[in-house]
Amino acid sequence: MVIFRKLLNKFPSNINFIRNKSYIRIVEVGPRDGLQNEPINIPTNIKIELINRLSETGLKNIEVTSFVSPKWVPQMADNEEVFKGIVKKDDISYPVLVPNLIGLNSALDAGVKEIAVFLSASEGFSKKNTNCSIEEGISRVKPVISKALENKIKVRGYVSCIVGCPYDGHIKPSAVSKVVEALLSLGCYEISLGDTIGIGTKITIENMLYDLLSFTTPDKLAIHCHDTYGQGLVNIYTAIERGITVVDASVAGLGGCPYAKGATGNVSTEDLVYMLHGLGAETGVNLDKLIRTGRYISDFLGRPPVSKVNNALYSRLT
Ligand SMILES: CC(C)(COP(=O)([O-])OP(=O)([O-])OC[C@H]1O[C@@H](n2cnc3c(N)ncnc32)[C@H](O)[C@@H]1OP(=O)([O-])[O-])[C@@H](O)C(=O)NCCC(=O)NCCSC(=O)C[C@@](C)(O)CC(=O)[O-]
Repeated sequence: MVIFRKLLNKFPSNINFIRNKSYIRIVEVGPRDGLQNEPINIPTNIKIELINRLSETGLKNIEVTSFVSPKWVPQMADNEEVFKGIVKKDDISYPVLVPNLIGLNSALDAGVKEIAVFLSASEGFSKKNTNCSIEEGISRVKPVISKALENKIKVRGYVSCIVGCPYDGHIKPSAVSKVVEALLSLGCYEISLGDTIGIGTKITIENMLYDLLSFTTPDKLAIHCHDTYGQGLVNIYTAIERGITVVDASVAGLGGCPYAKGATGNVSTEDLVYMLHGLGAETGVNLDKLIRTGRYISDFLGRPPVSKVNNALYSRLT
């Protein structure tokens, strides 16, 4: 508690920023992070319909699929069909996840305009998720980022396991900083900080951000919280207090990572939008349309949305 107060004192809050009707940009990751772990094969037309519906909600960034090895993540094997099949709006970015040059070349052929590369702050997860060490991962994404930038493709970076890893346990802020610094220096325009197993708390997120914000600025960062321990919204709020204005979320709380056993989905986009609007922030998102979209995919999956807001408000819409 004492450490917490000390940290808060030296680390001023940015919460007035939200109250002044500021814009928080939401990156919807449901079609990729959300669906990649589903055990049943989801037909391509359902994925396309989900993305098309998300495009009508006011979201400006929708991560649609990943160009990873289908041997590793079979659910994303229809990446090209999904990307080519969706109705693209000019004012929406539709990034895809790319692990290596094979993935980048396929993404370029499909006409992708933005990619996301991904690394981990923990050795254990790096090995399980991408079959390489952190250093090897940095070397692997280096030519991917430079080739993408040469082709005028925007590159976002992810760092997984920002506070804890299912294999290595607690992760030091300095380990996160090292990978964030590497990705920024290679040319990523923004780094999404992934609490992959949702284990973070206000204090561990504060500590990690304190380290990061000693060498970078909040406009280079986004927060990506899985909600496994029910701490997602608190952790997002903490990041916003520290000036971060980009938040990842997953409609209906879909998801989990195939290489992080026990990890559940991201904070649901519906819960996030409800919190942000309640704080007076602007997101540009129509909550009713989002709730209906969350229902659409949940009905297909045959289970209720993992979203308190969706479950509370849906019956009032029908
Ligand atoms: C990185 C690799 C490829 C290394 O996997 P590897 O087995 O070491 O790679 P490889 O180069 O030996 O390739 C193996 C086979 O896959 C093929 N291959 C290789 N690459 C591709 C590609 N891009 N597209 C299509 N095929 C590909 C390649 O051609 C070869 O085929 P074969 O010769 O055996 O027939 C693999 O580990 C992989 O794909 N990992 C991705 C795992 C993944 O997608 N995890 C989930 C996303 S990360 C996440 O969810 C976290 C995040 C981002 O949301 C943030 C957070 O919450 O923390």
